[in-house]
Amino acid sequence: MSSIVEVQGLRKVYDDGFEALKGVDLSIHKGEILALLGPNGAGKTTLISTLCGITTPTGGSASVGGHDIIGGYRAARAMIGLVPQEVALEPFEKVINTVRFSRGLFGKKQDDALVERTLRQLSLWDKRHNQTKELSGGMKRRVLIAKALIHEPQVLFLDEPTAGVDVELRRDMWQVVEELRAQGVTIILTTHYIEEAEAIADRVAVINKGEILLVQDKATLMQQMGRKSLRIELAEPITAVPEALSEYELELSDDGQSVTYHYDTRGQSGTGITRLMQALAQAGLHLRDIHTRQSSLEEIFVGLVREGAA
Ligand SMILES: Nc1ncnc2c1ncn2[C@@H]1O[C@H](COP(=O)(O)OP(=O)(O)OP(=O)(O)O)[C@@H](O)[C@H]1O
Repeated sequence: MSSIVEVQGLRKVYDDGFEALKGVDLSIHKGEILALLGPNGAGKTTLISTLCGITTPTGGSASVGGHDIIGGYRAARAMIGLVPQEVALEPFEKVINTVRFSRGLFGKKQDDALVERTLRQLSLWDKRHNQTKELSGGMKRRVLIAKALIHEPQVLFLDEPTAGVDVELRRDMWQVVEELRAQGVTIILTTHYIEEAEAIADRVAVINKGEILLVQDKATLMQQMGRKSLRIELAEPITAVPEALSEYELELSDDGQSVTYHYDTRGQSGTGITRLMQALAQAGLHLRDIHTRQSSLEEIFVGLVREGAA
């Protein structure tokens, strides 16, 4: 798969000495939706700002479409659309003019047909003569997307596109992102909503404290989510798991009162629970209670972030 954004050893130390990026390596595939997931302050905005030329890196390198973000800044920037986290629009400007203006900034010839297509796609056509201050928060975010797309970038960065928006609007946004992907736009989306990454990303990158902790296909992550655990409380404590149960790789609790069995709900050969229950009875163990738990992307994420902090 060909990559469109390449990041190698990217570092950013702010003037006050704070190291916001600690050598980030990342390869973004052409045409994918990559969710950059991380807690507050992880470095998501710093990474995006650096790639977009707003922040100067302290070390390492990055390129967009083969253009170095410093040496080939103009060419790299022309390939990028950026939808910033903060809504900053000229309040008295009409929607259509603010979008046209953004295209002009890139020195591109005006293209009314493209402006119309973009506004229609984002359900803004009816509002084109409204001043931006008259729009709802969700509509303003759509205008930001239109502005970011109007110079026909191949890579779109969306920084927290659905922060603070209601559930319905969030789903609308996901739909828009899906349509853009269908047109071949590569999309990088920062979010701390795990469900957002689950819903629309092809791959998920987890960043914490300026470091990328994991980059993985969502499908693989979802498989990990298919893992469940069954905790079995025993009527009588044991000191060791009987040899006859070794194939189940049970974890014995410190107090000997329970054992935990891990299984995969999507496994080909079933969960193994029925056999385990029979084996427990044959081993003479009596059960007091059972509990099941699902590991979620959220837990994987929290676990990773915690490990990173250790
Ligand atoms: N100009 C700056 N000077 C010093 N430190 C900064 C500056 N900008 C950001 N930081 C710090 O760098 C770290 C990363 O910030 P960044 O905005 O990239 O995080 P983020 O992952 O986007 O978080 P959020 O989701 O809260 O926006 C934070 O600890 C932040 O306080």
